[in-house]
Amino acid sequence: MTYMEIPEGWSGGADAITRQFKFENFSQAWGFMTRVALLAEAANHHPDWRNVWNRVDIRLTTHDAGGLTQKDIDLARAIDKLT
Ligand SMILES: C[C@H](O)[C@H](O)[C@H]1CNC2=NC(N)=NC(=O)C2=N1
Repeated sequence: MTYMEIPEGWSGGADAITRQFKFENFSQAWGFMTRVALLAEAANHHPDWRNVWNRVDIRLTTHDAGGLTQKDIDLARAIDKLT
């Protein structure tokens, strides 16, 4: 496993990285999820995620590789640019 720098604000390690996002309300959270979904489709790399009202918990891992890859790091950075 080559060393991959975990982006600021994300937690985790070789298996996956996670981050919690909080918004004003559900509508804001849902708008964020819509934009993440478009990024994910464009990258063909999709999050494991959960939404409860104004909170979105995102876990990134590469299922095909059984762990963390650069695709996860790249998607995390792209997601952070949305906030
Ligand atoms: C065939 C395979 O499902 C696709 O190549 C993509 C879809 N989105 C994906 N998303 C994630 N997180 N990991 C994958 O391995 C993955 N594979």
